[in-house]
Order: sequence, then C-alpha cells, then structure tokens
Amino acid sequence: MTNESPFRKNRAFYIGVVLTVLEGILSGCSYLSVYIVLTALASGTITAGMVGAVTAGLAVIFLLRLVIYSTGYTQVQIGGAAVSKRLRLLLGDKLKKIPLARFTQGQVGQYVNTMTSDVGSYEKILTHSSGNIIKNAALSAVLVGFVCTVWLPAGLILLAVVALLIPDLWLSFRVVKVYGVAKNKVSAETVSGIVEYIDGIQMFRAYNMGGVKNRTVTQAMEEFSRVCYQYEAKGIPIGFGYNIISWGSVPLIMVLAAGPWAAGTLSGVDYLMLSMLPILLTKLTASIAIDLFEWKHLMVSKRNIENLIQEPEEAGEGAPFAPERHDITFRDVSFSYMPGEPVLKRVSFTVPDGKLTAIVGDSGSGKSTILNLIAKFYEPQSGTIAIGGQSIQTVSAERVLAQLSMVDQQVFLFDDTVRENIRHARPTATDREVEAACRDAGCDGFVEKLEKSYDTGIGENGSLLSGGERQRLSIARAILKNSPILLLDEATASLDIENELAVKQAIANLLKEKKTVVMIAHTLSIVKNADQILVVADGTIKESGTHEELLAENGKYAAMWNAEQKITV
Ligand SMILES: Nc1ncnc2c1ncn2[C@@H]1O[C@H](COP(=O)(O)OP(=O)(O)OP(=O)(O)O)[C@@H](O)[C@H]1O
Repeated sequence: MTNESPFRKNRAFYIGVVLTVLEGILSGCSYLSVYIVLTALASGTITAGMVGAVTAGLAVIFLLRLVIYSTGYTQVQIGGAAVSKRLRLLLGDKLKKIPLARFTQGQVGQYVNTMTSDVGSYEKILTHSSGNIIKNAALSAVLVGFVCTVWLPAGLILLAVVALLIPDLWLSFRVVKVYGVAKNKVSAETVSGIVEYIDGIQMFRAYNMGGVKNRTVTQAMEEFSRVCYQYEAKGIPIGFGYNIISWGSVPLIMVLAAGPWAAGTLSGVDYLMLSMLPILLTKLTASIAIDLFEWKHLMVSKRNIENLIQEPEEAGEGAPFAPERHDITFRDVSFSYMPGEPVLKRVSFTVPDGKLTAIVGDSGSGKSTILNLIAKFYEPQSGTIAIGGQSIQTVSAERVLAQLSMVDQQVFLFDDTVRENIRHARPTATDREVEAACRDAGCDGFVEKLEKSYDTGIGENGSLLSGGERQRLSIARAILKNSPILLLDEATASLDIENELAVKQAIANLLKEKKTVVMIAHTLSIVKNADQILVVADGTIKESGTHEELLAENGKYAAMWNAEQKITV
C-alpha cells in the first residue's frame, strides 16, 4: 500500500479546473465588449467597422467558451469519475479486511451509505461544486477588478460584499456541522433499516410482520425528513440574510455614483455599468455561498470515507501460511460477541490432524462460534488458536481460509450459473473437475434436469433451488476446493427425508478424503464413528472422547445419546 492519498486528483481533473476558470474569465470579457460599444455609442465615435469587430470578437469568445467549457467539463467528469472509481475499489478492498464483528453493530447501513452515496457525493464535489465555485470566483474577481478601474469606491463596496461571505459561511458551516452530520447519520440508519427489511422480506411476510417492520423503516424515514427539514430551515435564513445585504449594494452604488456622474467625473456609460455589474456580482456571490454550503456538506461524506478507510483491520499479516500439519489447537480461548456476555470461557482442546472431530451440545452453547473462530471470522478476546502449531493470530483471514472449506447452514450462492457457483471454490478448475465435484456431492441428478444443465442460472442466492440442492452445491464447492481442513455444520434438520439422505451421502463422500474435519452434529447417530467428540456446554468443553468413552463416562453425552435413542426407537 502506498502513502498516496486515495483522494488525490489526476491530471484530467486539474486540466478541467483550469479550463473551467478560463471559461469563467472569458465570460467576463463579454461585458467588456458591451462597455466598449456603449462608450463609443455615447461619444458618437461608433462605426460599422467597430461594431463588426466587436461582434466578431464576441463570436470568437463564444466559440472559445464553447470549446473550453465542453473540454473542461468532460475532463473534470473523467477526473472525478476516476477518483470515485479508485475510492470504491479501495473501500471494497477495505471491507474484506474489517473484522466481521463490525458488521453486526448497526454498521451495515453506514457502510452501504459510504460505499454508495458518500462516494457519489464526493464525486459531485469534484465534478460540480469545485468547478462552479472556482468559475464563479474567477468571474467575480474579473468583475470586481473591472468595477475598481471604473470607479474605485464602487469596487470597494463590491469587495465588502465578497468579504461578507466570510461570516455568512461561518454561520452556514455551523449548520452543516450540527445538522449535516446528523442528516448523514440518520440516512445511514435508514439504509440499515431498509437493507434489513428487504433482506428479511420473506420472513416478515411469512410471519405477517410487514406492518411492524414497516413502522421501523417508516420511523427512520420520518426522522430523516425531520433532520432534512431542520437542516434546510436553519440554512435558508442565513443565505437569505446574506442575499438581502449583498443586494443592498446595488442601490447603494447607484446612489453614491449619482454624485460623480452629475459632476461629470463619471460618464453615463460608467454609471450604467456600475448599476448593472453589481447585480451580476450579487448573483455570483449568492451562488458561491450556496455552492460552498453544499461543498461543506459534501465534505461530511469525505470524512465518512476517511473514517471507513481508517477502520481497524482484522489482526494478521499477509505472510504465507502453509502449515505441514493441520491439527487445530484452542488454548484458553475466551470469546464474546457482546461485551459482558461470554460465549466461550477459557476453552482448550486439540483437533488431531487428519481425523474427524465432532462437536455436540445444546442449541446456543457455542458450537458454531468455535467454527467461526477457526475460520477467523472473529478474533478471540484472549487465548490462542493454532493450526499445525502456528498461531493464526498473526495470519490474515484470507490465508487461513485458503486452508479450509466450510459447509454450513447458511449457504451463500451467487446469481450465476451452477458451474460458476462451484468454480468459485477453485477458479482454475476445469469443467470436468467441476462436474466431477458435482457428481461426488450428488448434484448431477438435479443439475442435469435443469434447462441448460451446468450453465443454468440459479437466481439470486440460488433462489431457484431447494434447500437440499443448495446444500449439495456448497458441498460440491468444498469437494472442488479440496482443502486440508473441513469445517462442517451438519444442517439436515430442515430438509425432507430425500434431501437429508442425499446431503448425508454427499457429506460421506466429502469425508472420504483424509482431512482434518471439525463437524457440528445436531444428531448424535452421525458422530458415533468420529475419532473424537467434544461436548460443549456453558461456554466450556464439558466432555471429550470417543463415543464409547463418553458413554462410559455417563455424563452429558450419555444423557443426550439416551434421549435421542428414545426418540428414534
Ligand atoms: N453474531 C452474533 N452476535 C451476537 N451474538 C451471537 C452471534 N452469533 C451467535 N451469538 C450468540 O452466541 C451464542 C452461541 O451461538 P452459536 O451459534 O455458537 O451456538 P450453537 O451452539 O452453534 O447453536 P445452534 O446449535 O443452535 O446452531 C448464542 O447465545 C447466540 O445467541
């Protein structure tokens, strides 16, 4: 990673800005032509040749402005789009490194907001606000300079109008600081609510919760419109006040300049220009004030982007990680999702290399949490987790994940074809390898019945497939990846009997290869033959051993086994 600012602008942007300023200055030159013509008219020295020359000059200026404006505008757009593209890629990369725990703390809305609207707003600063401000400032400088040469006191009054922008902006920036930041925060919360609502729409409808959830989203939106109203309501009077004061300069100059005009020290044309140009300047400064107000607000977006860039990343470096053995050791590992609510308490155990270890226990006892920690989705608060004797704390999650495959209850599938969904596990795999993995996972039967077989699209998150079919596709992925460690969350409970058998057969095929396997089992019959069984209870490993050893111990496992036998008999 370089030390260069991610916000740095490129050449296209600077070229665009220079051209925009040039166009602003040129537009001021049109007034100079009017002045020349009017002066000649008043003094009676006007000729047809002169009118022709001024008209030609105006035509040239117009053409020049057209070319400069369109080139400048295009360059600024290209430059701005390049910066926002760089920012989006950087933020996308950053999201991969933020600890998963952050995504469960109401941050999702903020992240979505920053990735989309904040980057869009920052792009707007570059492509619109900055250009407008610089252009209007350049034109204002030309006008004030010109008025100064016509009659200095009028020029000084206009300078005062420009200077009044300072208190105006000070006040409006305070509004942005309070309400602009609040607006942004509420907007993120609204996005969070909407994301949750859309994500869970099936469940909300199934449980008739649309109304309740709708109310939550509606309240967030109402709060958003309230803050927006406050923001505008506080900002408008400041702009309005500035407008009234700056417009006062027009009659003031007219009244003050009337004396020198009557005395003959100012010509009629000068007086006319002094009456007209301040009108233009007040319009320009009002526009600058509005643009700067907006610019300041958009800078809140820049700060949000900076905050996201600076978010702490998960521990671990990019150093290579290829342990020779794949035994997994937990030493005094403690973990909680929420402060003060421990899920694992000083847990220690070893999963032997190349063996099958099953984890059993009550619902909510922390079984999936153990798998999440092995996969580095979360970091333990204390203790160490090692793979092949090497602590994974100093290894990046990406490199740890390269060593393992996960098959769990939450299968995530892309809105892509069957083939590409499986190939994600190993992008270099050939079609034959993908199809072989599918066969081993028992997918070939249903895949071949699909309209375009392996090239059929499966819908968003595999919505066109059944639960069991989705499970088997995720097993096919694990088979294709062929990693030395396999983490399995046995999830056949919600499947019909046919699918359950198919998934169990697929898992059995997956287990054929000699791997280090950690398997959460919700039914004990499936773990009878495991090399080791860990019984989790109250955030600790209550018992460990083989099926026979644990039955002989006559503890929790034996009780669970006996209970299950009674149900199945
Ligand atoms: N992302 C999370 N944020 C906060 N708490 C969580 C989170 N995930 C799990 N928990 C809590 O941690 C505890 C352990 O959850 P975990 O999913 O590890 O249990 P489990 O034994 O796998 O349960 P099950 O057998 O029902 O899948 C539970 O009390 C659960 O509510």
